[in-house]
Amino acid sequence: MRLIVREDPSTVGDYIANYICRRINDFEPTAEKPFVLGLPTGSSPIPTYKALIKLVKDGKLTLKHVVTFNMDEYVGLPQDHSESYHTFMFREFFSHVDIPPSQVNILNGNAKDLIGECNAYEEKIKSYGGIELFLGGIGEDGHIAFNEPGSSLASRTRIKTLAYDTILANARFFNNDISAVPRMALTVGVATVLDSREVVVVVTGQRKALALSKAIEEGVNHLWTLSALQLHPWALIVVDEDATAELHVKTVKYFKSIERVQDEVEASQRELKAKGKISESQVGSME
Ligand SMILES: O=P(O)(O)OC[C@H]1O[C@](O)(CO)[C@@H](O)[C@@H]1O
Repeated sequence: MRLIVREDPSTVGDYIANYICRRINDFEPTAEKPFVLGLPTGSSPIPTYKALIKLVKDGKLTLKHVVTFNMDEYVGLPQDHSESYHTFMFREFFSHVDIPPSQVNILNGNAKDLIGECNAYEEKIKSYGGIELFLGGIGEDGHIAFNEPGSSLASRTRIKTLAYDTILANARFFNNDISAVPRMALTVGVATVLDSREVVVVVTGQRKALALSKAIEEGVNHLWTLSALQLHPWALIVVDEDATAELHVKTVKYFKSIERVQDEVEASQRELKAKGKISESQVGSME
């Protein structure tokens, strides 16, 4: 696992957007071989979406051959409700980039057969050969997607009852009216996320600091489902300074030193590549 620390949410967003941009461009997606990207909602990924939109507008990135799968959706909230994750994703991202809407996948929380909807979602992900990169967000209780405390770390896409903490946290999107927050959601499972070839998680703000420390400084634990990332071979968590508030100083120093060393290695790899001694795929191929 790598932990990258940036100053604030905006520089975190820039870092992740550039990272995703590089991954997609290196992948060279085509209609036959699209790049499959998992995406979250919430306020944390908004700076990343803004930076990705700019990269597309500046001609540095195209999403024409990208297929997306969102992490979750509320159950029973009309799709055109201002706080549905369908509305959020088109408002904050999809409407501003060149992805064909037919390549966007979001769980239908109003499906007649919710279990069938979840199973079909897993099958669709499989039909694309799995997810290349899953970008995730977390809740204050350390949940990834809507995998609330106590979720099985082997879970797949399913119906989930939201924890009271999450209902309280999300009430801010429903005029602080707790009774308006849906009680259930459809969500990809922890195992669905872990199956992706790469996972990138955005964690910003002091209110996520405890969850971050539980997830990376303690053992794998179903009460802090983000901690399952410790089992993933290619995981990256990008955080701002505020989110590090509960980490040990030596943890932060350690990960910062890893980044420094990696930068040095990458710089020398780029030099070797410029001299034709190694290929592009060998540049930056380090955990
Ligand atoms: O980034 P925010 O606004 O704290 O929201 C995070 C929330 O969004 C989600 O990503 C919802 O999918 C959850 O993981 C979490 O509840």
